[in-house]
Amino acid sequence: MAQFQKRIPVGVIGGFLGAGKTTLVNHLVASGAQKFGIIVNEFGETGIDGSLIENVDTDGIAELSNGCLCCVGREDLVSALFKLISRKDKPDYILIELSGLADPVPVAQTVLDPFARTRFELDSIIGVADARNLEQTLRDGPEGAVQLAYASVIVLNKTDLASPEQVDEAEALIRKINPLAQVFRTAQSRVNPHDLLHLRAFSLDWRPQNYQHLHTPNLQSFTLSTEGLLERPKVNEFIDQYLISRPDAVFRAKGFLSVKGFDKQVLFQSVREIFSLELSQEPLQARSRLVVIGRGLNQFEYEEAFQALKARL
Ligand SMILES: Nc1nc2c(ncn2[C@@H]2O[C@H](COP(=O)(O)OP(=O)(O)OP(=O)(O)O)[C@@H](O)[C@H]2O)c(=O)[nH]1
Repeated sequence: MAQFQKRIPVGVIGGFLGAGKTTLVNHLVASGAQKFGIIVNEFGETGIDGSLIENVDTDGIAELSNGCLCCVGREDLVSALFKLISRKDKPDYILIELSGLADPVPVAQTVLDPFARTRFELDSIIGVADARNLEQTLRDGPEGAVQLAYASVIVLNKTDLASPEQVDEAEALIRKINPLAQVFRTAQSRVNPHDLLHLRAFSLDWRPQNYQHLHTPNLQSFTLSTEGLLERPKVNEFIDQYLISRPDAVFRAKGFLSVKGFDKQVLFQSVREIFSLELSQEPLQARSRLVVIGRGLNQFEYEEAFQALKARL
């Protein structure tokens, strides 16, 4: 009798820029709940997101950059899925972490297409929402809503950065968009893996209801890059003046900076006005690179200001 191969479950993680998707992936991997294969989709071209995934060897991560998976590269997605399961050390669950602007629906449909579904099973769409910024995100563009509307389960994250009222309001907004999904409130995306995995939330003939694929026009993403060491006080000023003081224009920035006085690159991350800096494992000699995502930005001005951070020799 013909023996069908076991299908590998796939969870698609969506959610707006900076909501906590990578933090969730790292949390799930650290939990050891499964042997995960990871596909990371980046809006920009930089390859920063792959380096933010911890504890998975590079063979177990596929990076698909340069645009949202919902719009480009669906063939790439199918190839990446097959590549991950062709490894000797096969994953038993695959997580697709979408870019913060991607629409999960076309990606979920790709996993359900006749070719992919011979080996993969769409397990769930996981939505990650930022309790502090959800209201603003929903006002800014259509991406935030579609990322939650079709989710099987929602992680309402960053509760530590929001007041209890803000968290309640965020949950009420989610309920309006998606009354059925179970919502888990978290800080640092710390949710019990059993609540997210093996939900088997989709049938093969799933069709989204009232679905429209939309993107905010004029969103920008560019990468600032330079060789050499950067002067710390100038970096501080740049963060202040060009990144965190423009929360309605700069939605997200992240990258690795070679700052004079440190022995490794510094990982910088910002989501609107909140930012963090930490020492990374990247060598100080590597190029500094920072991806900036927002709207109404003068890229040339940013490039000049970034070059001016360099320490004088
Ligand atoms: N205070 C706080 N910070 C958080 C929490 N979750 C994530 N962060 C931080 O928020 C920033 C963005 O988190 P990520 O997990 O990278 O968000 P993301 O959704 O993957 O971001 P994009 O892929 O750029 O859309 C990082 O600096 C995280 O350390 C949280 O619950 N509380």
